[in-house]
Amino acid sequence: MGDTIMLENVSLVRNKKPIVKNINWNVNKGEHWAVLGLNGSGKTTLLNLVMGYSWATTGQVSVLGLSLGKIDLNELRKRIGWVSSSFQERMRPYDSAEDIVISGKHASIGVYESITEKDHERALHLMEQLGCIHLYNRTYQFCSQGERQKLLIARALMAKPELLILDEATTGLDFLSREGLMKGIAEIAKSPEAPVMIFVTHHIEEIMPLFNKTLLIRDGEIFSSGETKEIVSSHALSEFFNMRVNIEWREKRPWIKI
Ligand SMILES: Nc1ncnc2c1ncn2[C@@H]1O[C@H](COP(=O)(O)OP(=O)(O)OP(=O)(O)O)[C@@H](O)[C@H]1O
Repeated sequence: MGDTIMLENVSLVRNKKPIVKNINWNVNKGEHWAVLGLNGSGKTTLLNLVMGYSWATTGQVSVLGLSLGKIDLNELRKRIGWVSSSFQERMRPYDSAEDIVISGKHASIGVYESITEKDHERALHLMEQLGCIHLYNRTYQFCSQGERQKLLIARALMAKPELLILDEATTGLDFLSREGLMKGIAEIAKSPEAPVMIFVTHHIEEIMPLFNKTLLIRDGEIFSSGETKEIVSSHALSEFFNMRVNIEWREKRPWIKI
């Protein structure tokens, strides 16, 4: 039984077509998951089920010990941080980087509530961990995509979530920005108050050592899930992609060759 996420025989049907089928997935404290699948495989649908934005047609969903369908979703969502590259446009261009981060405390756009010295300290600490402290006086509109992504992650962490969902967080980043972002995420994972992380990606090489668990999803079904080292192998991924691929582990990260 997963104490952070528990999906039990979950299916979601739209227009008589199953979008995800028979999903059984347990996520526990102390784990960080990479979720890997091709376009249209059901990754976003899976996250929407976890956040309560979509309802399972059949099966049971529990998140952070709460059974969805019986609880106030707003209360649950306060305990979850969600970052998607599509959030970048939701922020106000004239806000400072620091205000963008601080606004995460109340999940607001802009800072309205009174902010304490502790909040400032926390925002700066998070920016430091994510390697973007140098931005603190900069206006959001003058931050690059990679920098904005770091700010949004710091923003999501401001409210001390127990679960952090990073949905294709590296989309649109060049390889250096992407590496910088991944380094920041690894830094966050080291902290004693790190939330459980779910990292959704299309890219094998983004499965950093911190992601000790991996879930492969294909055509709405879990193809396999478990210890990353076992799930991410040449043999398993060749079967997963229906194509012969070779996985090479370098610096504890998998690299794919076709
Ligand atoms: N509300 C809906 N009604 C009908 N079909 C849907 C609905 N939501 C998603 N789908 C379909 O379900 C499949 C899975 O979609 P989903 O967005 O979960 O995939 P994904 O793995 O996140 O894809 P991507 O990597 O491209 O973002 C797709 O074929 C999509 O078109």
